[in-house]
Amino acid sequence: MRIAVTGREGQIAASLLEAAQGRSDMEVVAVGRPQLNLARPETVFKALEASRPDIIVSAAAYTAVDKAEDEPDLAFAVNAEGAGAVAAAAARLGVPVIHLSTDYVFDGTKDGAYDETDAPAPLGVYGASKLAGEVAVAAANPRHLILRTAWVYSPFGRNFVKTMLRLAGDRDEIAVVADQWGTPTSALDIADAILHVAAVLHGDKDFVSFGIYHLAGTGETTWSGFARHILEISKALGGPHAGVREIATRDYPTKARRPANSRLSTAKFAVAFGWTAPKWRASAEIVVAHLVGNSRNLGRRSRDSATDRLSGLPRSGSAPIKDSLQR
Ligand SMILES: NC(=O)C1=CN([C@@H]2O[C@H](COP(=O)(O)OP(=O)(O)OC[C@H]3O[C@@H](n4cnc5c(N)ncnc54)[C@H](OP(=O)(O)O)[C@@H]3O)[C@@H](O)[C@H]2O)C=CC1
Ligand SMILES: Cc1cn([C@H]2C[C@H](O)[C@@H](COP(=O)(O)OP(=O)(O)O[C@H]3O[C@@H](C)C(=O)[C@@H](O)[C@H]3O)O2)c(=O)[nH]c1=O
Repeated sequence: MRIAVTGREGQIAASLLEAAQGRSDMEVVAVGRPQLNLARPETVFKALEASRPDIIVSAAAYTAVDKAEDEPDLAFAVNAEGAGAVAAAAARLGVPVIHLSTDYVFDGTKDGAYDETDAPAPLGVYGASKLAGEVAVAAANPRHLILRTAWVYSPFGRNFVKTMLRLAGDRDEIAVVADQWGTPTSALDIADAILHVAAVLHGDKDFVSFGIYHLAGTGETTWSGFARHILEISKALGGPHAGVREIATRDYPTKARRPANSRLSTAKFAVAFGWTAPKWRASAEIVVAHLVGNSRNLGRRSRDSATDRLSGLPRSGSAPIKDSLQR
């Protein structure tokens, strides 16, 4: 089976490429700029057709949450029209599309984890553009899975884990908001889940359970709880360390508002596909262990191949740190 994923250097695309390494039953082809530019929908079909996919994973997106407030037209062009063009291309090629969306479609006012029946009400441009993308994808291709995920981190691209490790190299204490709750999710786990789902779709031509699903790490925390865990693991491994000072959202002003609660219930996904993510703490250990071993690369995008960057890295399944380092 051949899977085409949009976005070449993105966290999920890079993690999918890595996850498919060594699998004889799956080939992942990453399709990125300049051939595929979501801001120019006319590029999309040709770029995807060339990879002759059995399934398309729509992972490329405009993900700069604060910057989106200043560039709403571009954010909507990429995340709504661009996403719709990817789903339409999949429909034209006769294949299903697996589209990634976000917890930021919710406003955070729910008392509890969000499930797929909860009404979205985004607080910012990024969330609104991703919600518009969900609508465009569903309209363009009935054979769609929209996977809403959250707080994604990995050895690749830019993410909160890398930011915390970089800041810990410069200061003794990092102030981090303690009143926003969510579910950190490793892109390595998302890649495993996507390959699992792709196999289900490919093996069952009569699959009918298309629609929206929540897919996130198991458990919950705040951004400050996440930061503390990252830095404790790093310290235990001899990497950068700093204290974490809990602050309120009002003490960390940002251009875009973020939900105070964007915890995602993953029960629907677990029942439909028989797959549950590892606990977020265990998955974070794997990624931090890898990054601390490569701390010279923190904060910039490495151009190495995904395989090189992950060689020796234990896969999801939550090996304890000591075991991780011994492998
Ligand atoms: N990161 C997170 O915390 C979360 C992400 N998501 C969703 O998951 C998906 C993947 O996220 P993630 O892997 O973290 O994203 P990244 O920010 O790591 O990567 C985004 C990718 O999109 C590409 N891209 C951006 N604009 C365009 C464009 N106009 N045309 C073509 N490609 C473009 C980028 O390409 P280039 O390298 O050329 O810039 C990059 O490869 C996205 O849909 C995102 O909304 C959902 C929840 C949380
Ligand atoms: C860097 C930093 C952030 N924060 C706060 C700001 C914010 O409320 C929270 C997270 O900050 P970031 O800007 O790194 O993360 P953010 O860009 O909000 O992350 C989001 O990205 C998009 C793509 C998604 O889809 C979401 O699921 C989510 O992962 O932590 C601190 O309190 N202290 C700090 O030093």
